[in-house]
Amino acid sequence: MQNASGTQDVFEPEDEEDQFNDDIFISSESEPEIFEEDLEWQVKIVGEEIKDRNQVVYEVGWPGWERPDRSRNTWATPEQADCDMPEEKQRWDSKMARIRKSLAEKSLDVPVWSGLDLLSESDYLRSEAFEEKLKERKRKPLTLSERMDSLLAKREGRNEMSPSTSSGARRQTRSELNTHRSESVVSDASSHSTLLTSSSSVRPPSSSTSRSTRSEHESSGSPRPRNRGSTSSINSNASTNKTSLADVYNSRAGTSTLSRQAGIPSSSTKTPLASGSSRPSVVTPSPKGKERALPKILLPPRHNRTVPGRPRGLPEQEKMSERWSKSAATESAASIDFVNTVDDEKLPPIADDFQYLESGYDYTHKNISQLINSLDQGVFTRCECRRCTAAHLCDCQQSSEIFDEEYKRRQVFAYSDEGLFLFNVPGGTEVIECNHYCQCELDRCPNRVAQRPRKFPVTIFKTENRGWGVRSNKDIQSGTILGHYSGKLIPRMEAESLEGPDKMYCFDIDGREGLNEDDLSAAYSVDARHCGNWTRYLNHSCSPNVMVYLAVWATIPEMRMPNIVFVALKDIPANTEFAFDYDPLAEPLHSARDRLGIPEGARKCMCGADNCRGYVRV
Ligand SMILES: C[S@@+](CC[C@H](N)C(=O)[O-])C[C@H]1O[C@@H](n2cnc3c(N)ncnc32)[C@H](O)[C@@H]1O
Repeated sequence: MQNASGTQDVFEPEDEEDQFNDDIFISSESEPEIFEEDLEWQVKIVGEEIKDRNQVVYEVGWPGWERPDRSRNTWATPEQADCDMPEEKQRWDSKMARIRKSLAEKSLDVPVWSGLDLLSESDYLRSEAFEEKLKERKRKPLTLSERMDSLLAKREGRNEMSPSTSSGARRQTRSELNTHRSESVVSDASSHSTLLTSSSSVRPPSSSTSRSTRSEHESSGSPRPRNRGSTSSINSNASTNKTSLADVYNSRAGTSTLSRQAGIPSSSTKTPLASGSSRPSVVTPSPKGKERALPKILLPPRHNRTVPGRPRGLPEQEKMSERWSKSAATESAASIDFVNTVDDEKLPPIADDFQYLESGYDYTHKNISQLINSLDQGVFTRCECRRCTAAHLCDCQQSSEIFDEEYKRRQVFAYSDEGLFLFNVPGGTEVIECNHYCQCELDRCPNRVAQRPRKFPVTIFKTENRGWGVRSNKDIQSGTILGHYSGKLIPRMEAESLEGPDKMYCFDIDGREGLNEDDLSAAYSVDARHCGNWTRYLNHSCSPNVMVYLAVWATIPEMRMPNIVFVALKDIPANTEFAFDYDPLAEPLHSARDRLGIPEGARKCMCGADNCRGYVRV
């Protein structure tokens, strides 16, 4: 192990497991970090860690800079932070103090010690962690990190902590315990979404500064910092064992703290950055098993979360609405409600095991998970531009097939400055959006629009004659992205074999393969029978107000797995049903006589439009 003085410490392994621990914790000299000295850099403190002897180190984000492994953060001691980024340090410290104080005041389990000045106490939560860990140790054998601590303690000639530690020995063991960063730190999980919002400008650390802070931190005996995914209460909600691109990203991107902090509810489908704007998660200092769910503390009371003007329904509808809205909210999307003023059906018929998935795909189909798992991050185009406004200069969009009117091989933007779709995409052509690996940021990049969370609420309501449909109680502007058809990605061949009601919620992705029906081997469909979102209730209209286009960001175009995106084709007044044309290439039936002749595989269309074809292929 590299210690602060730069010498190599080697523990005498006592048994095989100690040998194993030593292997893990011997670290090599850090590579010097190279910064351009003359540039002004923006920095933001995005986290803090506690190292040996209760020393705090700050994790510092450098927007616009990253290492070859895509990690972006460095470490600064309080002294360095005071010198290099005093305002940022002050902002962070007071934010952390506020969080701690508010936690202490609100938690049912944490007694508020009257008279204790939390702001001047070095760390209320750290002392709490001590108590909890002490209890935990009585119950459980040592964890790997505790073993490490114990080795350190032994080497430094300190007493190892025992359950019967007296209060005299308590201070010492407390600082030891605090080296277990993942269990004793309050973190800023919202750092991703706010990375650039309040930064201070400083010069970059000199290469030597950053090298020394990093190796100093590494020498503290802690494993690599901020690997907190498993302790995040939001992440721990992961409810499925579906393979996710997020997992692929996270495992490959390796050190990206931001993506690992993303509050991804279902592990199945979301790109990490897309979900990064979800509610902040706070890492609890309590060991697992302690029923003190921090989101309960941090979320506003239930009644505050109710969207104003949201319709109230029957208890069954309320329950379902709550379940789906909660799931949508983890991706920062607005609520979903159910209403039936037509008959007695309380809810749309749905599979018992149905899982709500606001966006993306479930990639667990055996043929598909293999493909997804073998997807290397190196195959993604990643643009270097910060603003991505010049489509023909943005690497991501250069591969796009959307050209200007004269087809001068000059890419045009699919979206307006306001983030509205411009309807300049020929059918079947994919809009290639910037992706997780690009420099740009999800909520700012003008070429990352379909990935953003849905802002308007939707109501799933019973129609007179077309089953359930969808509308919103908000006016929707033409060009607004409404959502994606989410569900389980399945090979087209499999979708083709479905019949009757099983086929009803299957959506074929007809992108690049065009109309070549002969080669469906690399074509896919989205099966929303067992997982999906509100878009599964979008009905057909021969006079649609919604249109579908394809957009790629989570995979690469060659994989033929673009997202099916719904966009408002015109201004849609509040409470108007959303409907798209299921079969835009269908022959119109002109005469009343023709209307009686419904083609095979189609059914009578009930859209009620003046120009209704009379039938719809479903
Ligand atoms: C994807 S689902 C749409 C949601 C569906 N209404 C429900 O209640 O689940 C497609 C089905 O809705 C019905 N549908 C949609 N649009 C229709 C239309 N214009 N006329 C008649 N039936 C329609 C058909 O039964 C079709 O198979």
